[in-house]
Amino acid sequence: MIRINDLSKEYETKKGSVIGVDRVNLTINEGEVFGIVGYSGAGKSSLLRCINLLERPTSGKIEVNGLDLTKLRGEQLRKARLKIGMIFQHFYLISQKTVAENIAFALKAADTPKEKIATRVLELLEMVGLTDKKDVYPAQLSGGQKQRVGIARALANNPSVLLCDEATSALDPNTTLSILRLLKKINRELNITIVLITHEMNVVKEICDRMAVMQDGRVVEEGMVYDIFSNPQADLTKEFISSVVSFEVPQSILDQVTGRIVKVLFKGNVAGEGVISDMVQNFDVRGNFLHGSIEYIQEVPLGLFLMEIQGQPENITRAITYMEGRGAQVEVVRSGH
Ligand SMILES: Nc1ncnc2c1ncn2[C@@H]1O[C@H](COP(=O)(O)OP(=O)(O)OP(=O)(O)O)[C@@H](O)[C@H]1O
Repeated sequence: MIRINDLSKEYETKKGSVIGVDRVNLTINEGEVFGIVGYSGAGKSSLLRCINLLERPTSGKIEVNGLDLTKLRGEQLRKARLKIGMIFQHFYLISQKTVAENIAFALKAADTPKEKIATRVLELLEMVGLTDKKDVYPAQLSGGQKQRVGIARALANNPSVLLCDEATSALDPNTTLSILRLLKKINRELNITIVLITHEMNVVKEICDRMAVMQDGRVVEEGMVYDIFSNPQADLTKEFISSVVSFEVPQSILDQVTGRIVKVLFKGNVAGEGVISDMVQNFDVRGNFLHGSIEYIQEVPLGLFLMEIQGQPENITRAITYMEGRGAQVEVVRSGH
């Protein structure tokens, strides 16, 4: 478990002090995948780097598995850090060393007995699917393969936590997906807690259990990914969500619509289209879809529909009540004219 208590990080610059992280409190549970999102400059990297003390916080506390890292120095801190792996957007592999040597480097740094290094390197290569690239140099690898080496190196010393700093931002969408699946597999099979920072909501949607949204060094919203996607509170969160789930309908279309416009949300396994067609049949109203999508957030469906309902006002009201009774969340966007 990671406990971040009232953590602040200020940078001293020639122009005065700059706040990177501003009094953040977060608890990240053991075995979960936690995403931190925010625009550039929001403080994500600063916060992530404070978790393994790559940056020393100006104030506050970081506890990893019950150990207050801010109290540690020297050898004790070095040892504690070995249990926190990290991967980076630009991989940071040593170009003069082969794939196997890059991974062995992390094992040597942890004083692993020489005779154990070769076996462990092979184990790690197998885990990340790169057994055949053992003796190749980083320059001969694709971006996705380089990140796999980065992951193997980060896992070398059996960490309990893996920090991912924009780990897929330099990769194309297919490679991103394969790396995210690998991270999820590692999380499940090795029970490693993963904290990742990203500006892409698709990354969060794909693998995170919980998330936090940062702005100006602060956490503005935090919760289960599914809850946040289905009911974002902060304006910034709504903006981020709209990159995945959007209700933008051209004004020209809205101008032609005269009925009541409603946003209908179905969570989980409620079959949205079925409820809507039952409603149309039962209440003498007509439904006209303006927008609709079903997103899968960690395999749980979230159905979102924007629709116009036409009919007698009392029938429309009864129809909406009916949909709510069947588990939908309905919001009237425009009452109609
Ligand atoms: N070493 C540093 N010296 C001075 N200011 C810094 C330093 N590192 C970060 N900052 C400042 O701290 C604030 C937060 O930056 P940070 O890099 O943590 O944000 P971020 O959300 O990770 O953004 P990005 O995605 O662009 O890295 C910014 O105002 C930034 O300019």
